[in-house]
Amino acid sequence: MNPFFFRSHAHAHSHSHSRHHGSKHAHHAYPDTSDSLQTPVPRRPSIQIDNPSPSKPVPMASSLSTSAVPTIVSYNTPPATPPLAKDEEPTGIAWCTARARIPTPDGSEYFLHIYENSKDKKEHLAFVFGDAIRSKSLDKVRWNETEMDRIKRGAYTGRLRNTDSSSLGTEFTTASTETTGSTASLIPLVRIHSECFTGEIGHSARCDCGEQLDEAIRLMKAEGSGVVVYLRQEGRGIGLAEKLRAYNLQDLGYDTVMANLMLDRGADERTYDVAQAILEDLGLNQIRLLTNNPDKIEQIEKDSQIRVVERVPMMPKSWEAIELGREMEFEVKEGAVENKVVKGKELDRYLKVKVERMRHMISIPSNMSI
Ligand SMILES: Nc1nc2c(ncn2[C@@H]2O[C@H](COP(=O)(O)OP(=O)(O)OP(=O)(O)O)[C@@H](O)[C@H]2O)c(=O)[nH]1
Repeated sequence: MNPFFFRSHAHAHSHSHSRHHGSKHAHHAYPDTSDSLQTPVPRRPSIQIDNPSPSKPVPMASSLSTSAVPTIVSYNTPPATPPLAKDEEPTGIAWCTARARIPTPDGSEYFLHIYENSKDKKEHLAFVFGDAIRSKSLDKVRWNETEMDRIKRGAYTGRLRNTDSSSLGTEFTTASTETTGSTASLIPLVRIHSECFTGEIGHSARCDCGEQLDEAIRLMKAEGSGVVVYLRQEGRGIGLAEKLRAYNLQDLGYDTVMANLMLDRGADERTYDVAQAILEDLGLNQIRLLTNNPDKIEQIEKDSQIRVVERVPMMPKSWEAIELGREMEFEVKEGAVENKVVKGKELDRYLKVKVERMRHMISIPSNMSI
């Protein structure tokens, strides 16, 4: 355990501004004096970074005796690439603008990353499990930035801890490193998941989107590594309003493909260039992709270094149960947020159309009647 205290301090630069990517530029001017602190004053007197890497030496609070609140001499996220020059624009299709730790009820945690991109106005996301996977664009040192700027956007290693002055110099419990387990050398599991408000939030039994998201997260927690790229492509890219219109057509008997076409939309309007850029930014050139959709594999590999070395199928839980003759035992927890599973005739019809008309690579249970 390495408690790592610091007080925000001036770099060699004569002034400071924080830089935001994309079309938004926010410049915060701080006093132009090398003696004054150039970062906003934190509400608490100190911030601790628990560094999970024992190989990385960090100063102990007790060894920093020159002032009551020690000043760090170097930041503990070494830049992988040269700093951005003044007014340099981010390059590439997608870049990460913020990252933060999200603890989950079972005690595990992941880092949520937000991406901006040059293709659309949406904020796409990446759920990153394990400490080994880092965003290059987030970690890149920016022009004249301060350590507090880096802390605020999440460009640190280890864990942040709020401390009060009475605890300075004492030992802290090291943040959990359970999720950085022995499987770190495995080719990471990746799920490229398209937003589905109805299936993930709305308890819908028309699709298995919520079940798939939960299952992907469960597998990544178990492996201690992995990434869910969460794309804001509601309704296979047609948006929620159009998807609801499609549902009305489905209630008249049209299937999920036909309903889209009747709205003058494509059966699937998604592209995966932003997902490609996010995976590249996270340094993932070889992945094990959780999907049944061949289109995702083809598009993610197209014109890119990324290789899907393994497809990990996502068998709907209810179909798995039917296949095993355990349908009667299959329990759907009412209103369960975690481990939600879906079943029913509407789901069966939806999945069957994906197999028959959208090339999805799952077997329809031989003993199933639709
Ligand atoms: N238009 C339309 N979209 C739907 C319908 N049901 C679900 N969706 C959307 O379909 C998308 C499902 O995305 P994913 O689960 O990532 O992908 P997939 O194509 O099913 O492929 P997998 O990786 O095998 O799950 C989400 O954007 C949902 O909002 C529907 O009936 N009509």
